[in-house]
Amino acid sequence: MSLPLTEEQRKKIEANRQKALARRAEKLLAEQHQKPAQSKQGPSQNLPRDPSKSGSHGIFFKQQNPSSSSHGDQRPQNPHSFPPNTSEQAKGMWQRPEEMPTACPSYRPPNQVTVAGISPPLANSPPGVPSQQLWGCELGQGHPQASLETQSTPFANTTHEPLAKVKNFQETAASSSGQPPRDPELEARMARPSTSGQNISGSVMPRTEGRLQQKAGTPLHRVVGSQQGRCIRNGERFQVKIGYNEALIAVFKSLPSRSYDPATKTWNFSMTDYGPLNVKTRKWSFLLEEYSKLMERVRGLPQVQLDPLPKTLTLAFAAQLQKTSLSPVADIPEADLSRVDSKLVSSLLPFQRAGVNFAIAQRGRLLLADDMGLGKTIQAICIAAYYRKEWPLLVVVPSSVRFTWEQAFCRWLPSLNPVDINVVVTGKDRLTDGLVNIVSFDLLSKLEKQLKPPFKVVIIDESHFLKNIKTARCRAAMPLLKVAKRVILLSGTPAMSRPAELYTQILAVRPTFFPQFHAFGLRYCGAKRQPWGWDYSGSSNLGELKLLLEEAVMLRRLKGDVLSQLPAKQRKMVVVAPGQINARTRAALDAAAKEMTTKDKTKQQQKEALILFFNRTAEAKIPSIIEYILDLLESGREKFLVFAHHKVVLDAITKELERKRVQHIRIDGSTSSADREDLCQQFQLSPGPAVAVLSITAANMGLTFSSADLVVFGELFWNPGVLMQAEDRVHRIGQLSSVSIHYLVARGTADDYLWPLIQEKIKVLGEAGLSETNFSEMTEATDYFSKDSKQQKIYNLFQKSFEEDGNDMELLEAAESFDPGSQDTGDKLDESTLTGSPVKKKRFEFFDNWDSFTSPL
Ligand SMILES: Nc1ncnc2c1ncn2[C@@H]1O[C@H](COP(=O)(O)OP(=O)(O)OP(=O)(O)O)[C@@H](O)[C@H]1O
Repeated sequence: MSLPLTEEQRKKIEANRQKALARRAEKLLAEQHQKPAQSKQGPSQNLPRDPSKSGSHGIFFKQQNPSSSSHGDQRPQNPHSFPPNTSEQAKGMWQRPEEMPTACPSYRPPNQVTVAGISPPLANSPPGVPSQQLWGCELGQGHPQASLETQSTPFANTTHEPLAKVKNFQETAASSSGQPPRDPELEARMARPSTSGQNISGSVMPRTEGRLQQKAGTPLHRVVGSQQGRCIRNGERFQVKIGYNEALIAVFKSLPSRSYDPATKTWNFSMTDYGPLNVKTRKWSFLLEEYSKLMERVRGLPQVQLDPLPKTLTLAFAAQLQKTSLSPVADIPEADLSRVDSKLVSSLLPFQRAGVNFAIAQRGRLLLADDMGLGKTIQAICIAAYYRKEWPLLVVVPSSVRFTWEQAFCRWLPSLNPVDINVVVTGKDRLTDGLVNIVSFDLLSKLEKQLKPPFKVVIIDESHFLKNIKTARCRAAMPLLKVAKRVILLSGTPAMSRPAELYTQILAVRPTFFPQFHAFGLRYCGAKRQPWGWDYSGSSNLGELKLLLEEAVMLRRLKGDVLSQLPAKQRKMVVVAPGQINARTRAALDAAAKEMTTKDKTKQQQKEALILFFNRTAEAKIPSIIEYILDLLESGREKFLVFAHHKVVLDAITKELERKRVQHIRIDGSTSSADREDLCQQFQLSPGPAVAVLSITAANMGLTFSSADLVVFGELFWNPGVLMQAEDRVHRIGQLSSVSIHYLVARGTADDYLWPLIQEKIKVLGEAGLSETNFSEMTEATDYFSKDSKQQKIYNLFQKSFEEDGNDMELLEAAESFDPGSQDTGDKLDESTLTGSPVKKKRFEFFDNWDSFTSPL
């Protein structure tokens, strides 16, 4: 351990360091004087000043390398460097006034609230107004190429200018400088079409005028030697990105909310009098309400060009921009929901109620992007019900959840007559038959012609399905959404990899924000011009995009944000499409149902019929299960478990996942103990999307899959204890999230009886304190089918068969030996199960593993 330095030693070291810095400064200065052509701004601006002339007040300069890209070459900074004196300033170096005391890089002004992790409010802002809108302003060093950027580059209301024109402009700009722009971002910015026509070099120029100049080849916007900068929304402030300009600094300093942040720019001021300085972000930032004032003042500086914020932003934040006092932004008002069914309103969790308030404050146009399982459905139904006078309502959903939506409407809106709900099942159905019309994305594109007169209220579930503007579903939906009065988009994953995916959803909610994708791409997708065209796959100004979305488009809460309001497990019954049961399977199911209810059948015969019914149910559900899994994957569900019971179902699922090259593991009765653990670990550690395909009877115990928080039951099983154990593979120690459980239930199958049976059993166990009691509460209605006398008979048989002691075994054995004399539906999923075409006979085992059920691992 070394001894601490004495005061004298420290002083000596500091003095030596200052000398070294001074020598370095001189050297650099000399070097830069030898290369004057490299910088139009004057190379000496880049240098630390001579410390011998500094006095005790520190200013540190850290400049971009004049020949670097627009992002600049970040030279190492020295917080103990000093500002230049006045004579140096005249040479291009500049000096902080004497009120600037010694630099303190680690200083962070007290009581500053960093909003969205970006900029702090001002030192002179009154305390206690954390929600006020502030703007950040970034002051950059002059970039030699920046002075070539003679065109202002606002974004809103952009009309995409032809590339040829852009090219001409670039050529003009480049040739006038004697060197071509090398920075791709700079190139992109130069190529940006002018929108508002506002030129911050001292005049406001109509865009037509700008174009004329361009045609004439002499850009009028251009002020030789001027600096060009731009405004960027960041945090609750806006930033100004621009090179150094003394007059501009004076303007900045005249605004009470300014702060300078040297991390991204060049100067590091001493901070006693520079309270708002944020050493981390190195940005000048201002209050939103100072924006107009700043822009106005900057217009009077001929040597400064400053791109304004895009018009979209000034519109979105109009209220804050026009504010004259530093009053906090008003809270979202509580909506009057007296017109909505009280059952629904009283069921809303507090955060869901806040979501509805937000939606109504946004006049019914929003992207509700809550995490999966947070109850977007109930919120969407409530919002839509608030605008019930404007119905008929259109609900566009992935086809696998059409009937789940129908159930949800029945559950939450008792005032809605179920006959008024129209689920569109085929291309021949009418889209406008109901008061509530539920249609899949794919059918919507087929029924496009029926969309007139347009719906005024539209819900789009899993709205990221519209992310690709070129798809038929998107082309069908966009015109509809543009004219709808209320647009409620729902998605837990609005963008999965890049901001470009958000464009159509933003356009749907706010058609005026970015009518042209190019403007959006330039601003937020880091658009780069490539030899083959524009590349919009990147990202840029994400902080600003986030704020814009939060202000005017999107509401997103993560599970972690509202965990205290959520149950540990959220169960959902998903009614899968009965339309997918082919005629042959339907006939087999009906025959089995008939057997069960025929009077002259023995008990054993009835039981066999029941088993057959159960097995046929598995066969019938395969396409729906697979469709649901694929929809989940398309929706961005990264990791989840799928439980099934019959081997044929497990086979079909794994086969499809293989075909789609989705990473997955499978554990069934044939999996050895050693492999089970390995596979489990493989799934747990897998970084990307992965599906665990598991047998209900073979994998319901002893395994931990806590890296997932979603469990799908493709099939039901009569023993709720087994189901709950299976659920707990995910809901266990190590699980930090609320767990979602989806039970896929097919109408007209054994599920009609198994589902109520399971709930009945759980209720009984719950009442005896042996199980949770809220199983039924958190799932949709159990009476989703009306029991006629025949159905009641079957239900009774199910109840009896599955409740008598020892019957489990008997049922399983019977099923084990069952040979339907049918095809392996898993093998023929695409050709036969979906289309009903004839297939070859093949024996198959319905139960994946008998041994593991009788002696689970
Ligand atoms: N306030 C509530 N009261 C009772 N049940 C609720 C409530 N909110 C949500 N649920 C139930 O929680 C489950 C999940 O809700 P929902 O399917 O709407 O979530 P989601 O956000 O749409 O999820 P995903 O993104 O996975 O589709 C459903 O079974 C739903 O009925």
